[in-house]
Amino acid sequence: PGGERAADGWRVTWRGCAVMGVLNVTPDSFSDGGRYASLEAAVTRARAMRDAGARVIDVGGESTRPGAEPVPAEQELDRVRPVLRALAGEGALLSVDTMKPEVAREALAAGAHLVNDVTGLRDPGMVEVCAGAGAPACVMHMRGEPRTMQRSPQYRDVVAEVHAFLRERAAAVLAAGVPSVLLDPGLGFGKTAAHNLALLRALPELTCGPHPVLVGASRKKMIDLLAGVPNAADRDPGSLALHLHAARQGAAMVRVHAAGVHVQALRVQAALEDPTFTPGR
Ligand SMILES: Nc1nc2[nH]c(S[C@@H](C(=O)O)c3ccccc3)nc2c(=O)[nH]1
Repeated sequence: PGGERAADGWRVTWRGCAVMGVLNVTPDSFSDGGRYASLEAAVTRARAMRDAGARVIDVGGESTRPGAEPVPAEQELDRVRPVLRALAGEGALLSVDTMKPEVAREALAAGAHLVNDVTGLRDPGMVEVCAGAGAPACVMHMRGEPRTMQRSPQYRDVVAEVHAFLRERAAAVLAAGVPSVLLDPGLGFGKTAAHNLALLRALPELTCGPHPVLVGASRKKMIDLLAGVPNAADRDPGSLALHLHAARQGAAMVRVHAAGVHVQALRVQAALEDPTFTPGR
């Protein structure tokens, strides 16, 4: 953590861990469902997260929470494209959170800088789109599909299996011409809370590798299971605890709803961890 780190094409310079702000432009997203349905509200929200210090804004038009119903490509595109166009060139890096190659292609043309595909670029078409556009991709682990992934996830060794998947997918997409990748263990994507904890405790095994690691725990169900917080909108303190741990274990970026809270806490943590940091006065 800390100092300069090139991440393909765009240099993400950060002290410690960067923040990716979540912008769900979907009516059924689990913790901010429908609040940003209007374009103006979405753009206002994205600007607020950027001004709060978020490095990247992750724009998603299809909820991938457990049980979510699939959305047709055209409808997903109608949600994300106007927001990307409105935000292009406004300072924050933009990622598009989609599983569909056709949505990714149009989103990149509309101004997105990277693709966040929760399937780990499972569809070969997605690899072609990212390679063709020279766009970095986040390779995330998901077991199964959003609609059914939480039914009864089982692993022989969740850490070994998830890390092996991420290494293999990263090698494959890089070999296919994707300029670079972020790796993400995919907390909550076909994992029990115990699986999520094991993955968070084993983060150093992933962050010691050559690729930056993204972690997304924001407002997820595991926080309720760890601290008894039934309402997703109340889970930002628990999200922060998990993300500070991830940053301390070397995560390069965290995917969050409460951008300002995380930026402040991560800056303090980075200063604390950096013996060369000298406070202003
Ligand atoms: N790369 C990356 N992309 C992501 N997209 C989402 S969706 C999330 C939600 O906020 O709805 C969610 C909530 C609950 C379960 C699954 C997904 N989570 C991630 C993540 O952890 N990593």
